[in-house]
Amino acid sequence: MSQELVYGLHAVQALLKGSPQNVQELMLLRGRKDQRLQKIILQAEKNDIALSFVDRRTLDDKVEEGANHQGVVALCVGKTKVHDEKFLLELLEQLDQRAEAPFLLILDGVTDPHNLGACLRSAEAAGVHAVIAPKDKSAGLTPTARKVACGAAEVLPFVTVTNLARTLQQLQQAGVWIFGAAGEATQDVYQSQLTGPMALVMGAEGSGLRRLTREHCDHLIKIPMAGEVSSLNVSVATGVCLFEAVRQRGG
Ligand SMILES: C[S@@+](CC[C@H](N)C(=O)[O-])C[C@H]1O[C@@H](n2cnc3c(N)ncnc32)[C@H](O)[C@@H]1O
Repeated sequence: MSQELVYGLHAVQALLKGSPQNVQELMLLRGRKDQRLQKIILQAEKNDIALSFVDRRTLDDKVEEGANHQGVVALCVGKTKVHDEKFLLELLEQLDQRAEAPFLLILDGVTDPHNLGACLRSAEAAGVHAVIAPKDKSAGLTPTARKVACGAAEVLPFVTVTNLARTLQQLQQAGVWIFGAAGEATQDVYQSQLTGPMALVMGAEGSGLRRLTREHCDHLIKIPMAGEVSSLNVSVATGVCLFEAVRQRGG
């Protein structure tokens, strides 16, 4: 089984809370006195996880260049929370049984792990049930994405699908309305009804929504822009749209 890294205080804390059994070892910065780090140590000791106290260089070497590990790196196995189409259909069934309207986020080819992480963080905070992305040409749950997600990647289901257009159709058949976010849309997000079963689709950093994805949307919505800049960063736009939906859905 391949080993994965999770680093950063929030991400590691969430990992120890959600799936401590998957953590093989925790590497901590020697001599660092930080309350949050102490909490992590206690949590790890409670779960009999091996701890090693190392110098900064050893931790820096474990993560991508320039990444801020905040003095903690977890080595894990078998913790990948990446789900498939079958999981999504089961999730829809469960929500139906609980009479809960699906609230989904779809990222149509977001490739920057920082953006994926930021979208996951906002989605989790907004109460989204799952985040969906195409398997190919999209950022995956890399250590960077997990770190930026601040723990959201450890708790929010992340579903990858081979054919996004087919998934959109399946969602529509299940009664989910598809709202694509696009700067050139005529419908304003604040005038849209986002209270029912819905999936918000966000486009890629450079190219926006793909043609086929766009064609499968029931509505295209825009965030009105007052200035000269033509678009928002995808994670910012995700936050704006999701929290408008949260507002309408009564929090
Ligand atoms: C950086 S933008 C992509 C810009 C790209 N040039 C385009 O043509 O869409 C990435 C994504 O964020 C969302 N987005 C950014 N600004 C938006 C706005 N003002 N209204 C709605 N969605 C927006 C869209 O989903 C867009 O595809």
